[in-house]
Amino acid sequence: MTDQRTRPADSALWPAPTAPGRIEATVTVPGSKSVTNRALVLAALSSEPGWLRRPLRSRDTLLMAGALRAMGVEIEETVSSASAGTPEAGARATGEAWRVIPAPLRGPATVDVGNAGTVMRFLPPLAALATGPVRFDGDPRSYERPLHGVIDALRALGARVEDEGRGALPMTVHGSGSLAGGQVEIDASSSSQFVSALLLSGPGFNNGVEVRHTGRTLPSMPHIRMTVEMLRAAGARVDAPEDGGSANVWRVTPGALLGRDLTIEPDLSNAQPFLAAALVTGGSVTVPDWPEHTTQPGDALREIFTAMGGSCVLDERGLTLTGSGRIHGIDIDLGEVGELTPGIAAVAALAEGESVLRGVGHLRLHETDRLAALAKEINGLGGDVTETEDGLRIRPRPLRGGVFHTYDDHRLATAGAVLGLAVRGVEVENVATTGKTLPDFPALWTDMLGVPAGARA
Ligand SMILES: O=C(O)C1=C[C@@H](OP(=O)(O)O)[C@@H](O)[C@H](O)C1
Ligand SMILES: C=C(OP(=O)(O)O)C(=O)O
Repeated sequence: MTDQRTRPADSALWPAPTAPGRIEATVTVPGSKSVTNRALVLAALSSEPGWLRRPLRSRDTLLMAGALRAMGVEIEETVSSASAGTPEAGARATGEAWRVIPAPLRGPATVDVGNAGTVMRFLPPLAALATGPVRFDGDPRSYERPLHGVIDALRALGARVEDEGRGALPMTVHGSGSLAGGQVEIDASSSSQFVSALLLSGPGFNNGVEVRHTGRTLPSMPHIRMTVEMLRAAGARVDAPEDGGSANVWRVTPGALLGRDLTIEPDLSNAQPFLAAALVTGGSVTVPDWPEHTTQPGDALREIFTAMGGSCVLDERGLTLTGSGRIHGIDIDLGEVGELTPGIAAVAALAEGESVLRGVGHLRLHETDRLAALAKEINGLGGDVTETEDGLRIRPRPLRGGVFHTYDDHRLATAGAVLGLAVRGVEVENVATTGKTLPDFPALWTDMLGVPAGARA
């Protein structure tokens, strides 16, 4: 099932602009997808209304909001008078705020997850607390993305889930208004979101939840830390391994959550293509409101892009990345920050030396098979990229123009735009797919480049 109103349908070719020279720009990046969607879930579980200020308004977050509304939660959207009615109103409205008014969760309801990992994984545990059936469906790709960790865990914790033996979408959670909860073992090596999903609804389970990860590897640890920090900020008691507990075990105590007034940080992973533009052109890009402390994996870009030849300053203006005109190859394990891989691969393809990106085998089950897609598309422009068991080996070659296919993957589209800065004639297919997390991408990109409105693609 796909809601055509939220599904980007445009598969036209977008001529990626080449950089006119060194890029000097300040780019205000919209709110974090991961923070916005966690904040929505926690606000829905709270015992009192709360506010999200500067939320991300994108396909993934609108799907989350729509799903919560379908289960009875009220979400009022307000835009401050300073930005309402201006061309900037919408995704770029700095005055936007959502008021979330929790209510007893109820079915029957239908949830369109699109291709949002956060929606397909974070909401089934919440649905187990609703009264009535909640049906989950989404884009064809969502059927292929791992969900077994959530489904099996919910059953072990006392929920009834009907999935016709698939261990995947589509499926129905038959909520009975409460869930026993307790201890559960899962293998979250294919997605950290299994752990986050169970922890986020844990305060609402009768016995809370204790999650033990039994797999060999666990990707995206910063995202699990984000879950723990946001739960605690909402008043939950959480024991996590980094506080001296057992490795790979998290415990959430049952209890009421507070309504918060939360300003959402900019999405640091979505800042990546803009910072990459500074690196690739030897210019300088500032992203305002870069948090001093954050659990977002995108914060690692400071270190990664420094190792690749840039330099970073974090001050009252935000984060400024300045390129040196040289791009170094890198050998790095990206397991903690997997969602940065497509953007790093694009920069690596333009570097002076070889790169090896490791620890990201689970990206084969992201929006698309990102390892296969990156290898195929960069090679399609004349590159030399090979897939390894858990990543990519990238040997820079002189690249030529051509179509960069994106496979409904927002981060493939932004990676194509980064390549286009340095390679004439790159055409990004379906750039509208960036709407998953950054609907304004083409406008932000051309603004950054200083391309006059009339000359835009
Ligand atoms: O919890 C989150 O908000 C996310 C966790 C990560 O998922 P995986 O652990 O499945 O890679 C990340 O890639 C995704 O973009 C967002
Ligand atoms: C993997 C990603 O998304 P999702 O939340 O759908 O897993 C991503 O944004 O890179």
